[in-house]
Amino acid sequence: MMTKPIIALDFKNMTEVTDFLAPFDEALFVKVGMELYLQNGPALIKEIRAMEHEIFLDLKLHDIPNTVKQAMYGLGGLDIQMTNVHAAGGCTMMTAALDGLRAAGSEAALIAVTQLTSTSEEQMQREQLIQVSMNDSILHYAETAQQAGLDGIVCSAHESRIITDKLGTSFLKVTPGIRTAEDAVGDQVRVATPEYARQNGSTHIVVGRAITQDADPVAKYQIIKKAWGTEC
Ligand SMILES: O=c1ccn([C@@H]2O[C@H](COP(=O)(O)O)[C@@H](O)[C@H]2O)c(=O)[nH]1
Repeated sequence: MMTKPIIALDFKNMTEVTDFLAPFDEALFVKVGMELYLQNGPALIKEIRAMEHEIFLDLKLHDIPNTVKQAMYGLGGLDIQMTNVHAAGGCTMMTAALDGLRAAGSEAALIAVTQLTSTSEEQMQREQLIQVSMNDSILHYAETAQQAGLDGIVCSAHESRIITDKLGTSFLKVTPGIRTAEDAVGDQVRVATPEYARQNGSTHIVVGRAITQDADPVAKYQIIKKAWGTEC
């Protein structure tokens, strides 16, 4: 069974969130990112969970291992189903993050951001001085994340196949940058349709503006859900 598309709630406050969620008559999987969490804090997580939606808390932690471990211990007290760190922090940092999360009693999936979907291969090589292909960079981060015991990675749908081939089907490939043919690409670079993401082995898709900025978000969600192939 395919997972539900994850809707990125990139809003400023709970009023905007409740206005957006009100027309949906089903439990959703939503993503709370920096914009929403840093302005509203843990109370917002409780409010969304009270509506029975699942939550991916996308804060992309990246710091020294002890700091990330203690921060994750704090996040582990929240009722969330998925959260993340940045793989560039390295294996020791990712292991520390996992230790902190589990020490708090959380069973949330922990995944690692590899290369942002707004980054091109040319930009990665020029700005980060990483002189390998995008696929190799992401595979390296994914292997490190798996060694650290994490559940999966964030990448684009274009890299999902090589990650599955090397690291197995159960390792999560959570893929933002999802657009239908009609949607504006905006600041994303490595974009893909929901159909392509499914065919190329993504385990989850993350969809923000294509749904939240649509004139009819519920109808657009249903279109994307069908294209992605969600059965539930
Ligand atoms: O590599 C990454 C990691 C995270 N994101 C987040 O996903 C959504 C995408 O929003 P769209 O409006 O569908 O572009 C957004 O919250 C990002 O912070 C990502 O895009 N790429």
